[in-house]
Amino acid sequence: MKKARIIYNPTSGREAFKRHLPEVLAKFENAGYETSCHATTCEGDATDAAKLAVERGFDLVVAAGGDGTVNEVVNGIAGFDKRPQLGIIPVGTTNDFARAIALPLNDVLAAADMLVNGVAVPIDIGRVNDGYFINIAGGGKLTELTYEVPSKLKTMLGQLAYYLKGMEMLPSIRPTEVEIEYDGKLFQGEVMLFLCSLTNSVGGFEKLAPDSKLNDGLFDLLILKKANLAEFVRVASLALRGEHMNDEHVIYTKASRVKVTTKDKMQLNLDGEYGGLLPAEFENLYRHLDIVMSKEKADEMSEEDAKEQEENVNEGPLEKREMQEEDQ
Ligand SMILES: Nc1ncnc2c1ncn2[C@@H]1O[C@H](COP(=O)(O)OP(=O)(O)OP(=O)(O)O)[C@@H](O)[C@H]1O
Repeated sequence: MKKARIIYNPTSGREAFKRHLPEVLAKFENAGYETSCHATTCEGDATDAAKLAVERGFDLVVAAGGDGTVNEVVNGIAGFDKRPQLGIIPVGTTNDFARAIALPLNDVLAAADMLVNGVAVPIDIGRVNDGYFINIAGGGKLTELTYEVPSKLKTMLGQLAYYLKGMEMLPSIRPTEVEIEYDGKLFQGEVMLFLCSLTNSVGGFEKLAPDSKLNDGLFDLLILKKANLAEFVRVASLALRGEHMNDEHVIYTKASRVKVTTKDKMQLNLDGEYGGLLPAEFENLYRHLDIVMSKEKADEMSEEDAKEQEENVNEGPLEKREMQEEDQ
């Protein structure tokens, strides 16, 4: 019999998961899983619980929570050679990664149904220093807002809590001098922020890294160069519409390895949580984790793959992009 371990954060989002736990367990049992669960008690607990689940031979580990909980569970699983499948029940505030794979948001029972009827698809994750991320890694003052918003405020206000904090931080955002090496190229200069994205869903924006693919072995690297407040607000409003890529303040490209160093202190953000200080080296781990998603989403991804392979019979996506850049 297959075994599933549900690791849930009782404090995530609007704290709705617990109420549905008996029905979720019943759905997994009915689908043929011997199922047990673990409620996290503090930061880092989901990582320990996920490691234990791998050691005990669970076939499926389900992270029920927000992006922070998903990140912790990924960190528990990713280092093993034989990894269980990962399922997600998104009940956080932003649920960036869940959006990227089109999971039902804040609907616990719909997400559980999807998991028991879904298929596992291998996707890329990122490794940085001694940790992992599944959605985004970044640095720059503005990226700090994702973990500066207190959990209670998120429970009360949801996504609005981030917008309020963002507006409060805006005037204090300063550029930082960095060196960013990416696949043999070098950027040196002052930046407002940089992002290494694995999906097109970043901080609730769906058009920030629109070319991002879940399984191409490449990060979408976005660098926002030094800008004053007015320029910054202008680029942010372009980004809402996905029209920021050609702005003079923006570098948007693909890379499988990115190394960032800085003389000043710069914090690292991994999937919305504090991830230590720079320097950091990001490596894309090609199709490293099997994630359960709906059959429709899995089919959509294989159709995209087939289309891309057809388009790139002679050249990889990266070379093609470089040629397009040279043409411009
Ligand atoms: N019992 C607990 N009490 C307090 N904090 C916890 C507990 N269990 C886990 N945590 C911490 O809460 C952090 C945030 O949780 P999570 O990301 O699941 O929800 P969220 O912050 O509401 O959603 P989002 O990340 O989508 O904004 C986790 O990274 C984890 O370290």
